[in-house]
Amino acid sequence: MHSLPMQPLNLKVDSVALSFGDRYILRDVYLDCKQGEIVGLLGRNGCGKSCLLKIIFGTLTPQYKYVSINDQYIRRGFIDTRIAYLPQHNYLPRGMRVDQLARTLVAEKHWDEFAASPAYIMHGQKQTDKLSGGELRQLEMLMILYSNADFILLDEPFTHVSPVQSDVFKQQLRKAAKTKGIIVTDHQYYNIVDVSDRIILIDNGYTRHLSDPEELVRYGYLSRM
Ligand SMILES: Nc1ncnc2c1ncn2[C@@H]1O[C@H](COP(=O)(O)OP(=O)(O)OP(=O)(O)O)[C@@H](O)[C@H]1O
Repeated sequence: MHSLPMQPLNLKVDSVALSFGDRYILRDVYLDCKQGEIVGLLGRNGCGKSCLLKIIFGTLTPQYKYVSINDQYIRRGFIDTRIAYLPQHNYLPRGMRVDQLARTLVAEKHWDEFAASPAYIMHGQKQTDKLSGGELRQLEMLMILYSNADFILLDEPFTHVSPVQSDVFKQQLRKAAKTKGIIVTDHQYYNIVDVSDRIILIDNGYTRHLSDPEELVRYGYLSRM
């Protein structure tokens, strides 16, 4: 991948408020992510992690949000493919060949690197419904990482993935973060703590910007480290 520009782009997400009916999910959420860093997002089941990623991407409209890149307001992140998003559940259509899908998702400038990845070499000629959950997840994540977007949102990329494969994932994430900003969430908190430069916890609708992973215990996300 290419090198980071002199002035890294900065994605800012501010004042997010989301409720469904009279139930508040997110009350006052603030986070930012610069090109070149990985921000880990943690929180209990149902605290609003997936909703927040969809709001940043632009497919979920909350009561209020302010999303910008270098202080330029972004109404919907998916427009102009500035932001790419790996949803929690598999997104590649069934019954199509991996290489055909990859040609539409992977940026031309990243193609050679993507095509050299062991997962693509092994499975590129196969149909998506002939792959295991973990094989599919890895290819889905690589296609998002090697897209044109400057910012990447990943919702549970480690699900279905074995420990050794997760280590490969983390190397791929770090490599992609040389040119992109990445926000990643997963319940495998140890992988998130390991791969991230910073951790943000969603707690009762608010974002807690942690200075030390030990604070996950203080906020009751973990019973112990
Ligand atoms: N369209 C919707 N209508 C009503 N409630 C919703 C809707 N979408 C999500 N919710 C609720 O909002 C809350 C936050 O959902 P979200 O999927 O963001 O949680 P999460 O933190 O990603 O959870 P998990 O870790 O279990 O995946 C949940 O309680 C969910 O039931």
